[in-house]
Amino acid sequence: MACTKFEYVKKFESFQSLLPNCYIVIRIDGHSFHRFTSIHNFKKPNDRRALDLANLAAMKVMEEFQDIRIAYGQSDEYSFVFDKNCKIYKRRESKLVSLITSLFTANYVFNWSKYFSAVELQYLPSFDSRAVIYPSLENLRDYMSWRCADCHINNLYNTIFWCLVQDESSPKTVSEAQDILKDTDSGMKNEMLFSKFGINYNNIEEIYKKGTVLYRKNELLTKSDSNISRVKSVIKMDHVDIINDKFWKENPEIFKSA
Ligand SMILES: Nc1nc2c(ncn2[C@@H]2O[C@H](COP(=O)(O)OP(=O)(O)OP(=O)(O)O)[C@@H](O)[C@H]2O)c(=O)[nH]1
Ligand SMILES: [Mg+2]
Repeated sequence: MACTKFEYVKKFESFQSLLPNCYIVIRIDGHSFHRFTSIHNFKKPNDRRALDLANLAAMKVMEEFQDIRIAYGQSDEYSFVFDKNCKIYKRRESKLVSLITSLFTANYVFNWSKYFSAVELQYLPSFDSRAVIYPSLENLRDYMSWRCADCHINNLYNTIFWCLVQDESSPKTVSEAQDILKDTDSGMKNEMLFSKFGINYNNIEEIYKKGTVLYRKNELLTKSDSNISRVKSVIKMDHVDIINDKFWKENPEIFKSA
């Protein structure tokens, strides 16, 4: 490109590189999803179609960015974790944050009708996002445990809250339900769910209680007509407790390439 007298303006551009040797987490979050979910009549407390749609959008992001080793999603948020040694786009924060967010959002809209076939989009959803870096695996795991605990706490609360509000024999107003739940711990909420509504919280689907984890796993592929085999990295989807050691012990290769 020819040099022009205008080109000096490029020197005003600045960019921040995310610290080397640290895990990069990019967390996206639905913008004003309280409104978006209400206008599109999402089921309460959880709309399975919405979770499946977000999981598909996240899967597409992971397929595009090989450096993302694990992702975790719940409610209207998704966290994508890049390998600590990744050099992608020189670790430029704005490049990574904007690319992940736009790719996720585009896939969310593109695939909307697959899950919400009878629901016309009234307006386009948008997502904000941020990048956070964690220097150790322990910090990263604590971050993911934090998001997973948030999923569990909110899901338990929302489950009993909407039972109280939608109770056919004695429906409570929103503020009455909030009042009833104000000083309850999780044991009391479990008990109330069981005794008043016959719901055993343990039997609620794992996706609602634990959220969704997408991670890379190395699989040994053997051709049926020969004994040649090779290791291939595939993306797995699960709804397991990532707070426990078990998941991490069973999947030591998450931060190792195939
Ligand atoms: N009914 C229903 N609502 C949901 C579901 N998933 C997410 N939401 C809504 O999305 C909100 C997500 O919480 P936040 O991200 O804190 O709230 P927000 O309205 O998106 O606000 P900002 O993120 O600050 O823009 C929840 O409070 C719910 O209102 C769902 O499956 N069903
Ligand atoms: Mg939100």
